[in-house]
Amino acid sequence: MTPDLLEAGATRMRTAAVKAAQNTESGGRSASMARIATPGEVDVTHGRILYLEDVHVSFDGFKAINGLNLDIAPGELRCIIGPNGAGKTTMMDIITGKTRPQKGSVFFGSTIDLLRHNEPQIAQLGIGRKFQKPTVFEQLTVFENLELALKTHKGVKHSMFFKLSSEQGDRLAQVLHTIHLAGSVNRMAGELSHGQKQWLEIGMLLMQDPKLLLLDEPVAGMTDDETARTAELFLRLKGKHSLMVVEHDMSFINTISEKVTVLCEGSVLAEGTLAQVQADERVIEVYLGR
Ligand SMILES: Nc1ncnc2c1ncn2[C@@H]1O[C@H](COP(=O)(O)OP(=O)(O)OP(=O)(O)O)[C@@H](O)[C@H]1O
Repeated sequence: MTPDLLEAGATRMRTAAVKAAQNTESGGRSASMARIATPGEVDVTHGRILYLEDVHVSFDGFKAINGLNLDIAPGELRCIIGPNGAGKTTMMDIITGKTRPQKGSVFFGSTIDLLRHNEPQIAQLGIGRKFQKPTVFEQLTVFENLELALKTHKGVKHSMFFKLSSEQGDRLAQVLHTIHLAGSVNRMAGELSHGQKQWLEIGMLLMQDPKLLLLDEPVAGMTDDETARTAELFLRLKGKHSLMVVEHDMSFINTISEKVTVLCEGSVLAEGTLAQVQADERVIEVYLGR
């Protein structure tokens, strides 16, 4: 193939990736990272960015979430642990509007009732979700992936002629530095390691400046070095953003956590520091002792 044809092919792939990102409807992984607009202020005067009260979800009579109460403070980094089937994913599905509870309250700040919003609206309100598997656009560069995260909510025509403002350019540079990819800005995402792809996807969320980030098993499959750098990243993000991290890797949790919530059978079994919950007899019995 001639260089001209190669270039034409690459351009077509990039255009297709832009369109794919724009066409992704609610429920898709890319949708959850792509739909955060500039949100209005979230009222955190009561000291909570997220508040779940007496939430119930049943699937064909099976109680996956059973009287769940949980709240997260602004800027907090909360770790969620629990055995398989405890309801961790279902809880994130409820917060992001993917699953509707049969009963209960779910508030973002004190005034935004999340049960009255759908998935894209919740993303636009400032809640970003990162699923376990990285879902970056492999045929695009690191830079293009981050740029795409800014423009996917605009029309196709707009995005073809999209130009970063200087403020957006500064944000992109800052995010590149935060996610340890400043030296890889022109590399194709497909060439990155698994850990770097995870950081890039987190960067795509950060481009939209979410207030609350939900992260599902972010260090699964990472090397020890990548895991350590991810811990540093999360510790840097907390305060500016609120983070909810579902993870099974206890040594990672030990590095990043202040408060840990243990879910079991759809409700909170214990809450406290990792040392406190690890010493709790009920936790040892249902989870850590297994
Ligand atoms: N759509 C569904 N239909 C029927 N049952 C479901 C559905 N989604 C989840 N469940 C069940 O609800 C329970 C909670 O599942 P969930 O995936 O939330 O647990 P989890 O804590 O995320 O588990 P894991 O650590 O294995 O990912 C499980 O028993 C699961 O089989």
